[in-house]
Amino acid sequence: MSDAAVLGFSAVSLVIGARRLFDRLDLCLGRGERAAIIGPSGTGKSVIQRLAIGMTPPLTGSVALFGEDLGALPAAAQRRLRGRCGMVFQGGSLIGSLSVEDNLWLALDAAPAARKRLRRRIDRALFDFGIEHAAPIIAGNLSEGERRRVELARAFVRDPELLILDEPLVGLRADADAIEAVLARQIIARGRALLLLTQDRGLAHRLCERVLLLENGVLVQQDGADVAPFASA
Ligand SMILES: Nc1ncnc2c1ncn2[C@@H]1O[C@H](COP(=O)(O)OP(=O)(O)OP(=O)(O)O)[C@@H](O)[C@H]1O
Repeated sequence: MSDAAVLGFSAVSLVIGARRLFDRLDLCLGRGERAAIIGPSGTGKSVIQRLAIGMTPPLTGSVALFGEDLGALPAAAQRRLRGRCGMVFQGGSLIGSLSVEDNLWLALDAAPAARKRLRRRIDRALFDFGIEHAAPIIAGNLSEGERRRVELARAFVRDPELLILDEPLVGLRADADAIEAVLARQIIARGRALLLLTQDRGLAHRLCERVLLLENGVLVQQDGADVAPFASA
């Protein structure tokens, strides 16, 4: 992996149950680069997100985040590197019993003395995704679309260098175009790196410079003009 890479998979293999999900997978994402991994349901896109942040270790091969081999790091150091990433998980990961604001405070992991200074970041992130009114709402009571906006706001609240977004627009329906525009502003215009995991080829081509198809456990570079739906989807 080059020194400037924010994320690198090197010959990553993984077996889940009886199935070999990946076989010697290589992936390198440089600082400020945007790549999408597309593929039909069940091909392993969400598992790639978990590998990228050390939540699932590879069977063989290695994953480096910000140049550091995750497999060689203790849990606390892995957490510190994860803190430099903004993430949206497909199934959602807000704590339903906490308010929206408290969910964002958790993501900031701020010392009490820093709270006054960081308060603006929370307001700003919620504002960017058009959800500023939701700060006091208990996350478990949000609508599906509101929850997705809050998850996106949380992904950006730490000013991340790398975004790893799994189906970020699912659940947004009519608001998807507006939120996509916010993502473009927050990621492309700000020069942040992005790993996008999605079945949505159109979104992948609009947001990313590189689109890779995950097929039979390997990544295949896609032609930029190809926006046809998956034959098997
Ligand atoms: N913890 C697990 N235990 C058993 N099987 C798992 C586990 N995690 C993932 N899988 C399996 O690995 C495969 C890939 O799952 P994954 O969620 O990564 O697919 P995906 O490409 O993200 O699909 P989708 O587009 O539908 O979200 C699936 O067959 C899934 O059932």
